[in-house]
Amino acid sequence: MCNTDCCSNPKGKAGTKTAINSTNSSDIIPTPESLLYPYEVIEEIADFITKGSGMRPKIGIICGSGLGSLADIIQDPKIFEYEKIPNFPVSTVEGHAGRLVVGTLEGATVMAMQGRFHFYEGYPLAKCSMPVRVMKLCGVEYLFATNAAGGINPRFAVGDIMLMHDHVNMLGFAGNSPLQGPNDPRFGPRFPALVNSYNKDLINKAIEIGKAMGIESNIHVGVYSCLGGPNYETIAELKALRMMGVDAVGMSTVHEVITARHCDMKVFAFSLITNKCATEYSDKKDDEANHDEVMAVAKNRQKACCELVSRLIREIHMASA
Ligand SMILES: O=P(O)(O)O[C@H]1O[C@H](CO)[C@@H](O)[C@H]1O
Ligand code: HPA
Repeated sequence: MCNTDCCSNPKGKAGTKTAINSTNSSDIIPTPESLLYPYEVIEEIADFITKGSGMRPKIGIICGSGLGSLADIIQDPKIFEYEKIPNFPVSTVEGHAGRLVVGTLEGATVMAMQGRFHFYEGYPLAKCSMPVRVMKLCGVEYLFATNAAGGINPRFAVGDIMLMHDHVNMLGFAGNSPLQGPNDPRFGPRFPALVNSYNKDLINKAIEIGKAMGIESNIHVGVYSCLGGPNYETIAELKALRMMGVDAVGMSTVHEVITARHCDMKVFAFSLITNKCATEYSDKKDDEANHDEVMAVAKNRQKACCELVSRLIREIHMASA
């Protein structure tokens, strides 16, 4: 005798067409995060930030591991510790300070997350990328997402910057999405298209800026993939990713980009290559990625990353002035 709900549910017996085709709302199992963060809650958080800062920022920045200095260059900053923002999660990863910084950069109004949320911290994807929706309701039109990543493309060197022009969503392959659960059309459509997710004009402008900075040989355009982490990848996984056309691998960003595109933001994203991933077996200890190295490389390259971001923001601001 089976005691599961499917057999005891009087509305539709398992195995019948009625049960399979049913669209009763009681058949939908909302994910806990879609219940936690309905539109009204996101709106409350956004109100808290816009009223508290007196600003409606136009550009949102997510600082990658060790790249928190992107928020330190913001002028006249109003700082919101995550733990003081109602309904906000807390950062648990080293190199992610856990505060939201609102102010101006190159004349543009910006808000930066100094600390992002990762799936491996135990947060569902919708919670990891919930701040992107907060940004949207604060008035943000452009998302700048940055990350530290391992370079799989053999042409990449440690310290290089890869401008993301596409991604492979490995968590999506496994059936996980920040958009899972009931869709609220006030954010965006049920089935958003993701081709052209990474704004081509911004990529081209960033390439030009790289030239002007004299770092064109350190700038690449490529494909990022996000794995769940927190473990780094095996050689076999890295080989598989390379065969799929992935150039750099990390544990973030993709779900933020999906959420941003769902609510029609323009997206610019880059990976700072903090380590080279081995795609052949060897006994070298050097082949093992570690977070201290990731942080050290990010610290070393923060000046170049800050300059790239500042100059690009200046261009956006000038074009809209
Ligand atoms: O993607 P960000 O947050 O930059 O951090 C990257 O660095 C950490 C691993 O060293 C992981 O969290 C990975 O995703
Ligand atoms: N793999 C996954 N995430 C990372 C890496 C890596 O090699 N480097 C920085 N973040």
